[in-house]
Amino acid sequence: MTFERIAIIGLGLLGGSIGLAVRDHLPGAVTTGYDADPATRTRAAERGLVGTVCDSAADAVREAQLVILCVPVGAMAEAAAEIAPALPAEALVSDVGSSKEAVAKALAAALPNNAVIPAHPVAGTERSGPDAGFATLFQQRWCIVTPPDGADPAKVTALSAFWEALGARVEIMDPAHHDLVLAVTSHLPHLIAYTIVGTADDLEGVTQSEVIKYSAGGFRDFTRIAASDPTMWRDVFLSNKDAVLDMLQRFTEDLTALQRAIRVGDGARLFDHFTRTRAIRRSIIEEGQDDARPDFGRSDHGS
Ligand SMILES: NC(=O)c1ccc[n+]([C@@H]2O[C@H](COP(=O)([O-])OP(=O)(O)OC[C@H]3O[C@@H](n4cnc5c(N)ncnc54)[C@H](O)[C@@H]3O)[C@@H](O)[C@H]2O)c1
Ligand SMILES: O=C(O)C(=O)C[C@]1(C(=O)O)C=C[C@@H](O)C=C1
Repeated sequence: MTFERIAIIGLGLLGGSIGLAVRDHLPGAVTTGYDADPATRTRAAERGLVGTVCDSAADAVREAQLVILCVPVGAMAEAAAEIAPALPAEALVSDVGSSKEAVAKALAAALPNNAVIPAHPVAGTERSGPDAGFATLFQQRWCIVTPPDGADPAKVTALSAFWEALGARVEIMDPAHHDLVLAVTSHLPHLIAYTIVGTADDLEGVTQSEVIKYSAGGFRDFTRIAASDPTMWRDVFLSNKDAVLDMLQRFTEDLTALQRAIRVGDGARLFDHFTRTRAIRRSIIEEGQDDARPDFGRSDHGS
């Protein structure tokens, strides 16, 4: 089973990148798309993110074999409800949301007559909007597919093959496990970045703008993450609340242990900890998950 007619709902970073990657890697496929924001629809048409930008979500999915919802996780239910009346019975619906359990429930409830197989390409940048997408976003990145119990294996295989065609490596995972893993690898790091940049900003009055002036290296890396889309991340934290709170609790305990090591002058503990974390960075690079994206920090990729 291959998909020849693909509809993309939400034409920002993820939707735009999928459209461009399909154009490059699946040239026979016909793509349609829709975005709730009229200015985004105009820009998506100018950039050719999909073959046809439609005036409604219903028009975009009317002939689709695969529909991918690329909207913030808090808007998934609304987007699904909009496409429901026009969706062909045999169409497979998927998404790219950063949390999976809540999204899977919302999509299954809104689309009881269609096969729904949620997925999450673990690939992105801090940029958003129709200028942010680029065709190579998924190269060598993981895409985690989270089929519900009883999902048709042929459809799981077809969706996996779709992501592999776009350059991704596919892993099948239970949605609750996905949410726990991503809470520590993606969601908590964003919360920490949002916090530290806010803390530094609060200090600006005290430090007479020196925080921004001298912000090289470590702080600068945090500001990239903390520039990520506010709507997207609000929705991620609200939808993956339990796993994020669990990981935050563990993080706080570990931070307190390091705080104590500093207070009591336990250099051995600090050195051992930093040695362990340095090895993790090396294994990420060996695994091929370093920043392999071309110039993704450049200013010409979206807002
Ligand atoms: N940004 C990342 O790094 C990243 C990575 C992987 C997955 N994701 C997930 O991908 C999804 C999209 O994120 P993005 O980064 O592309 O965001 P984005 O802001 O670039 O694009 C989202 C688009 O959805 C549109 N939209 C909102 N509600 C809609 C609706 N009801 N119908 C149609 N369009 C609607 C918005 O106008 C916007 O253009 C989110 O669920 C996010 O969690 C993001
Ligand atoms: O590289 C970045 O800027 C990202 O934030 C990408 C990132 C991540 O945390 O790894 C962000 C959210 C996603 O759901 C997947 C990928």
